[in-house]
Parts: sequence; structure tokens; C-alpha cells
Amino acid sequence: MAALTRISRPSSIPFSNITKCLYFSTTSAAQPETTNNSYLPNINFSRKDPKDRNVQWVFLGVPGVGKGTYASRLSTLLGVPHIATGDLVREELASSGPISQQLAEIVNQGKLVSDEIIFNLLSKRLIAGEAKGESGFILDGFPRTVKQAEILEGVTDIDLVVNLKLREDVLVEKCLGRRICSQCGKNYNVASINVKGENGNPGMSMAPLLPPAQCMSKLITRADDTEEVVKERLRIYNDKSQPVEDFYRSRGKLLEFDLPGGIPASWPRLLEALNLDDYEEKRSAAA
Ligand SMILES: Nc1ncnc2c1ncn2[C@@H]1O[C@H](COP(=O)(O)OP(=O)(O)O)[C@@H](O)[C@H]1O
Repeated sequence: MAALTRISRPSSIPFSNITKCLYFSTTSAAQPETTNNSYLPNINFSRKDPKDRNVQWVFLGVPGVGKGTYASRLSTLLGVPHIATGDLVREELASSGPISQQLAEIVNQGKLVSDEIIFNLLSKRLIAGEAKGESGFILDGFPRTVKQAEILEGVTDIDLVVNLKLREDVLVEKCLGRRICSQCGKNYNVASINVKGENGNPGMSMAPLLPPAQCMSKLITRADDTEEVVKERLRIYNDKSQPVEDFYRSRGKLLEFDLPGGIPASWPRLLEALNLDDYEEKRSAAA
């Protein structure tokens, strides 16, 4: 695991005004093969000193690795919003707005939505958060291309990028086990992973992440979590998103984290890697 020289600790100083974004009209929902800057949004984030704001982190990792689970736990711990662009896309789909039909076709094929639409959805989400006094963020599922990372870098500072990794043989199984509660919208996983150790490699077991009893009968599977689409999403990740890891590695911001197993094994190790292992205790002592 690569050691990071400085991990930005959460600040108690709230900040507002994190973003001011202008909207732009959408032309095509699919990510064009070649990109140019002509359609890019005009985004004015205010670039604040890290001590005057809360953490601005990014979670990277292949579909199914558990970005959502760990990003959401950390956001609760640090008191920052967890913003998942996949959730924003699904909300837009569910709203049956003008672009939802176009979006459904792209997402259900496992393809990427255009930068234009993603920035539009993200801008709206950040503005709504700002109005509620939100401070900092943990981004999940964004940036997904080097172009998105460059645009983000042009408008605000990212303190740390956590790259979650999990052995490939369990990824598809985990994706196929994902479920969402159609009522409360929370994510669960019914897959029970038990891989035996082989050729000197350790085994791995991951218990299912089951919902409370009231959600059990309301679980639904994402339309893009079929085996074929999951494999296409993994292929697109390797093609388009792996270069994003290099982008942040070259800036000394990437923290590689190999998940050793399920949540009970991984969560304490992740907190340790982030220098947050005593944070929960200190926070409750200060409360
Ligand atoms: N940053 C992004 N850029 C382009 N498309 C995105 C982005 N984030 C989400 N999407 C779209 O939403 C879908 C679901 O995203 P997500 O829930 O993050 O899936 P994953 O399981 O791959 O992490 C993606 O397959 C893609 O079509």
C-alpha cells in the first residue's frame, strides 16, 4: 500500500460557497468518442484554503468494489456529503425528465454518459448542497475519465484520492449481488463470497450486506447489473478510468487500498490507512 506523505485531516471549520455553477444546454447524452472543450460547462468553484473548508476527497475503483459503501461510511464519520454520480444519474432516470430515455439506453448498455450531462447533474447537486450549508465532499464515481479529472482540477482542489482494489474474481459476483431498496434507496448486497486460498494466495470471505427486515421484500436489482453489462462496465473502467488513477498518482494524491475482505475486516484497516483510526473516539469524546 503506497504511503501518502500528507493526508488532509478533516477540519472542524465549515465552509460555504463551495461552488457557483452556470448551466448549459445538453445536446447529446452519450460520451462522444473524441472530446473537445467547446461544450464544457462554465463552473466557478471557489478554491479555498484546506484549513477553511472540510475534506474534498475522491473514491476510485472498479464497479462493485465497494466505493459506495466505504465512501458513505466515511462521509458520515467526517460530516461531509457523499456524492455518487451514479446515484445522480439514477435519480434523473427515475424523474422521467427530458433526457431520461436517452440516459436509460446509455446506462443500460454499461456506457458512460457525456461529460456535459454529468457536470450538469453534479453542478445541480453541489448548488443544492451549498444552499443547505454543506461543507466538503466525498465524490464516488467521478471523475471517471481523464477529461473529467482535468476539468475538476481546473475548478477546485482535491486533497486525496482513495483507490479501492479488490481481486477480480469476486468483482462480478459482488456486482450481481447488488440490490437497492426501492423504498429507502439504500444499497445492499446479497452475495456471499467465499473464495478458497490457492497457490499461496489467501482466501477471502465477504458476508452479504443484508437490509433490515422492512426493506427485504422491496429489494430490486439495477438494470445495469446483468452479467453482460457488468463485464462491459469493467471493460470501460479499464479503458477510460484506469488512466484517472495515473492522473492522480502522478500528482502524489493517490492512496492505494487493497480491500482485505468484507466490511468488518476492511473498515478498521481503511481508517488506519487514512490516519482516522482514532478519529471516531476523539469525536465522540469531544461531543
Ligand atoms: N462520472 C461519470 N461519467 C460518465 N458516466 C457516469 C459517471 N458516473 C456515473 N455514470 C453513469 O452511471 C452509471 C452507473 O454509475 P455507478 O453507479 O457509479 O456504477 P458503478 O457500479 O460502475 O460504480 C455508469 O455506468 C454510467 O453510465
